[in-house]
Amino acid sequence: MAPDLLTAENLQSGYGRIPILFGISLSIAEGEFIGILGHNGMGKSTLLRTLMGHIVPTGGSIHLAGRDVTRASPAARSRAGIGYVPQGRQIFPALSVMDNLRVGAAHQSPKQAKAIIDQVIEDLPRLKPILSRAGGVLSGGEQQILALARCLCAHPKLILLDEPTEGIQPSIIEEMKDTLKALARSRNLSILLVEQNLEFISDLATRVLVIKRGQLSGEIDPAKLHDADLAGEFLPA
Ligand SMILES: Nc1ncnc2c1ncn2[C@@H]1O[C@H](COP(=O)(O)OP(=O)(O)OP(=O)(O)O)[C@@H](O)[C@H]1O
Repeated sequence: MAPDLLTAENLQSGYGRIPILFGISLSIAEGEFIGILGHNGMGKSTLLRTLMGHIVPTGGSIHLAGRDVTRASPAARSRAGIGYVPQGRQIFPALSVMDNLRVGAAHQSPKQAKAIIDQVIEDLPRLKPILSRAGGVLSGGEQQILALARCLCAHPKLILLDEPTEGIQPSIIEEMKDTLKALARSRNLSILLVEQNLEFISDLATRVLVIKRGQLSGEIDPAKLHDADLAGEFLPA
């Protein structure tokens, strides 16, 4: 069994005085692909934002490869190996695809950055013909691939992926599934995927955790998500 890469213990966080996460404990092993399911507003994005450091936890702890990063800034977590692809992608619309990638690789030396970007473009060949195009004119699917690529440019060990299929056409969803599988294998990435597309999560994740009102309420066999009755429980209301 691979060692744990990230461990969260009794994690609590929220917005201002409003608590949203009420004590989440989970661990992700090296190379493990975990899915998080839950209805709208249950705290899935808040969990990812807290793990990335965009929200400071009010309680609990986060360790990455044994190192306490509970209070570390997002930039420090990125350097330590956590990558984040937020919901809605948030690429830089006025920058070219290439410049978006350069921003992702900003904390590498110029030589390292070039090598990393070249490798990312090789792994995500759809980007090759559009490198000089502005991020803002890309299709939703292309933007999602760019957001993933930009995250890879920081050379993460763990990727936090928030609803990557939202608003994306089916052919690109299939492509993204294959790309994520291949990347996870070739780079031994750990991935924490928040998703409402049950087929997507079922095909990728080896473990699926359910979040309910800011707490993990159980675990579900990914294969069972193809079962319409069981799956119906987790579809958006
Ligand atoms: N910036 C914010 N300020 C205040 N409350 C927020 C903020 N962002 C989210 N919330 C609230 O926190 C709760 C959890 O939201 P979160 O986005 O984590 O849910 P989610 O499970 O990811 O849902 P969705 O699938 O709709 O994205 C919701 O009640 C939401 O209204």
